[in-house]
Amino acid sequence: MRRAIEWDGDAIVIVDQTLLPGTFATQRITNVDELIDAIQRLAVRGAPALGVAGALGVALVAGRDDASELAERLARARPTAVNLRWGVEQALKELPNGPQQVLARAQRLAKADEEINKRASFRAAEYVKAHTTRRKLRLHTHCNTGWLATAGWGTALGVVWHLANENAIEEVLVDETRPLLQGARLTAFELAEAGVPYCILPDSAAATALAEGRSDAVVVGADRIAANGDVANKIGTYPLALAAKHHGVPFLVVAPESTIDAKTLTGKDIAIEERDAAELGDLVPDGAKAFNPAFDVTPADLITAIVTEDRVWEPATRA
Ligand SMILES: CSC[C@H]1O[C@H](OP(=O)(O)O)[C@H](O)[C@@H]1O
Repeated sequence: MRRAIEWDGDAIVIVDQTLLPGTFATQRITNVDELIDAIQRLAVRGAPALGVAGALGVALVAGRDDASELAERLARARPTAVNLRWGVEQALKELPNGPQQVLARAQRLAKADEEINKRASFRAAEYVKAHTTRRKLRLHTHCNTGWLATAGWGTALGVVWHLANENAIEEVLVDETRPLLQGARLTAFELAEAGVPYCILPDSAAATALAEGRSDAVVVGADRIAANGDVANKIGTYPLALAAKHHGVPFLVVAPESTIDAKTLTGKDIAIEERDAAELGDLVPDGAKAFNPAFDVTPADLITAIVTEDRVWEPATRA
């Protein structure tokens, strides 16, 4: 199985990402409580993959009288990524037409996601080439935005796949992405499998890498993009954008159009998920107070381009 999430007969099957890179294992999910648990444990994660999880989760319960209530609980499982609620709502539209139509809608959404990611990342790869000078590039990534975070291919990491296919990648700089290490565990896993050269760095070394000219461009994903171009993404994205701006390095956000939330006017309106102190590591004293937001907001004026399957949006220069 090479998809983070898919439907199999009467269940959702996910790759349990909490076990990677050491163990590659799948989990069959047959009810909403199991799905919510998997989402909140980040066994299944990544904005586009959460959209598919939301839609397939509705398919699990479509025949029940309490389907709408269960769908609402699912939509609330993680608040920041707009895609989760969007996926639930897309599937709910088919509820009056019966469970088979709900499932068909969810599967169309999953299939479309991979194609959307390929188009968006191709557009972003072309943009990177047009705004850098070296023939073989060093791309800087944060968190995980590959096939593990989507229903296929990937968003920001999809840029790496396109450029690697053109032999245009020298190296990928992989921020470890504390505290859950989606970079060191998942992005490194994907790059190693694909045979793409990479270098892992602590998030705290990212600004120095940019200062030393080690990165030709930064490419990241998004969990919610506000109407003004402010972007919520994995914690650590904002300081990376500040350093990229200071050192004149292009900073690209690659995401499907469904991640743009016109109803959220600015980044200040985006709910940021707070997570437990326990995630900060075993050395943290019991009962320690912690500030552990799962996401931060990068203001639009720090973003060179937001690239989707349909367009290039340069929020720092034009609406
Ligand atoms: C392809 S966008 C993935 C996006 O989701 C990640 O968050 P999480 O690992 O908590 O689901 C991160 O923000 C990525 O940029």
